[in-house]
Amino acid sequence: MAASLLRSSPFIFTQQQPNTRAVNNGPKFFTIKATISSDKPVETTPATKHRRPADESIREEAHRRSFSEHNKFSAKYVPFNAEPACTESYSLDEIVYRSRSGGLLDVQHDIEALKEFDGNYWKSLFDSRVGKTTWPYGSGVWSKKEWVLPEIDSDDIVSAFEGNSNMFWAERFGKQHLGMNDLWVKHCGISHTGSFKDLGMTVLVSQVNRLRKMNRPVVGVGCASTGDTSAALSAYCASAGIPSIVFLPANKISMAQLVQPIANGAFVLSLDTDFDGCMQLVREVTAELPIYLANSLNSLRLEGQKTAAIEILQQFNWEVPDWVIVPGGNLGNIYAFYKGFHMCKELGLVDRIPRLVCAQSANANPLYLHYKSGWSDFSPVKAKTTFASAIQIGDPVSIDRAVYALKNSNGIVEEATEEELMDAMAQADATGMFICPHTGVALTALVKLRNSGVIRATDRTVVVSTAHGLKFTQSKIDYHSKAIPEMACRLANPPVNVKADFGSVMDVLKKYLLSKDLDSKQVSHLVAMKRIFRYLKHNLDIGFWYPNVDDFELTSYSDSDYGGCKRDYKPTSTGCQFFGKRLVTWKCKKQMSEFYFYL
Ligand SMILES: N[C@@H](CCOP(=O)(O)O)C(=O)O
Repeated sequence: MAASLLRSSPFIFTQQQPNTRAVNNGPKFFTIKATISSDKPVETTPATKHRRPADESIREEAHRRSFSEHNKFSAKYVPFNAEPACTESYSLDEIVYRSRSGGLLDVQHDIEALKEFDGNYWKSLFDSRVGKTTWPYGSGVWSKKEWVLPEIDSDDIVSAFEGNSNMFWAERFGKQHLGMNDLWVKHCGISHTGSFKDLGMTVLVSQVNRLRKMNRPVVGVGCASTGDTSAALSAYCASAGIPSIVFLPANKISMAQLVQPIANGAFVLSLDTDFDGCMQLVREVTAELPIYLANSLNSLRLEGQKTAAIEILQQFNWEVPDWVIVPGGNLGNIYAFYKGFHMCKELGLVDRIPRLVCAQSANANPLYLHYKSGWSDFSPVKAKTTFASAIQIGDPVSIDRAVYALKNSNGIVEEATEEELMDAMAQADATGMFICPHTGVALTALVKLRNSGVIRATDRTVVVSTAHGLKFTQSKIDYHSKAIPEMACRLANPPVNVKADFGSVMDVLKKYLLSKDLDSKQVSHLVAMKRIFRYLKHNLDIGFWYPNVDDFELTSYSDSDYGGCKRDYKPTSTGCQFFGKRLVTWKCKKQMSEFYFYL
């Protein structure tokens, strides 16, 4: 249908080859340029602005274009970190989460095919797609489609144009608290469902969409979650009309996170266990039922999440930061960052990768303990309650991936106590952020590494903020109302109850302003001056009344009466001024100096 519309359209579509290509025999990436054919009348209505036939959606347009795209890139599942001689592999269209030996899988791209294009080609291609609405490249994830899921038809993609997240310069936090001038926060929480999980979920749900179109046995998609994964899964599934089932630990996730899958129509199971218990159950269930597993045990997710690392490089104009700090729970994300950076190095976009830091809550710190033991035998822990609830995980499924990422990036693991992470969150919020507690964990790691001199004042450092602070308001309320047992909450900023009258409000405000680092004279002079103005404003009826007259003559009289005072013979000088016929000022003063003269 689209083709016949195209024939009847007044537009002629031409392919534009990018001039950045390194070789001539690679895939064709082109933009569609619309021109008006000369044998049709030129329309002047806004309809002529369409770059595609008016009744064609951007998805249909992408579908039509993909027929003419010759795609030579591919990817497959292989056992994670396998020996080079290993030949085990699976098509991405297979439903498989584990290798034959029960180990993790990884998505392996045909690097040789990607290498046919040089680093500059990829940089230009990725840069050219940022901030557009072209399906699906307007997404920060799908703008790197060739490196993510190269073989998926754009028509099968389920996307909310996720990614392209803000990375901002944390100027005040950096300068004031750390003496740093190059501190950045990559805010992955400014996203469709408020966390970085959207990056991986668009990939996983798109692949499920494809599998269902291929009539593969996938009735629904399921995950265990501490909140963010379930929110992302349910949103993307709802968008594609795919049933989602989420396994949540009862009373262990925030209200905002719980309401997300509920609102998106997921089948929500609230289970009387912790995340690790939910994870165990969902693995057993997905082995039995035609429910596709959406946790990051499924390596497809990491293909999307790795694009955040590529984006960081892109946002620094392809300069490599010194450090990237990532909070860690189930530990897929630290590997995703490693993989994104590593691919950029391998394909010639950059010449090195940053050092990675994984930050854990001290109440759920199996990776930290493993790191501290010199990577000796790993033991899961029983995760204790933490304000960083999204990373309250004791038996992370991606432990091997995380260790690999840290070892290969000269990485470090740090931990944060409850008090440290909550203070860091409050401190960051007080500099204008509104971060989640997990970002508080990452900032604590930064503070510790900065204090020990490992991270230097001038090191370019990126802290990854994983979720939006608005999902975690209860933790902030508890902190600022000093309602946390055994925590000083030293940066609490509770609201001040004050009587609703002017005097009471003024009193508390004066106290507040004087407590600030302002010059106290400045405050008291300002208050005195304001009081005078207020007096004048409220007493306009007191004083002299001067009617409006035409006579604007100013006349001044003065007189000196030498020794005029009968009692002390002091000279007295007087004077008065008239404005028109009205007296405006007068003066009468005994002169001390002349008094001495007459002695
Ligand atoms: N923090 C996660 C826990 C699950 O991790 P995943 O990497 O398997 O999705 C969440 O938000 O649920």
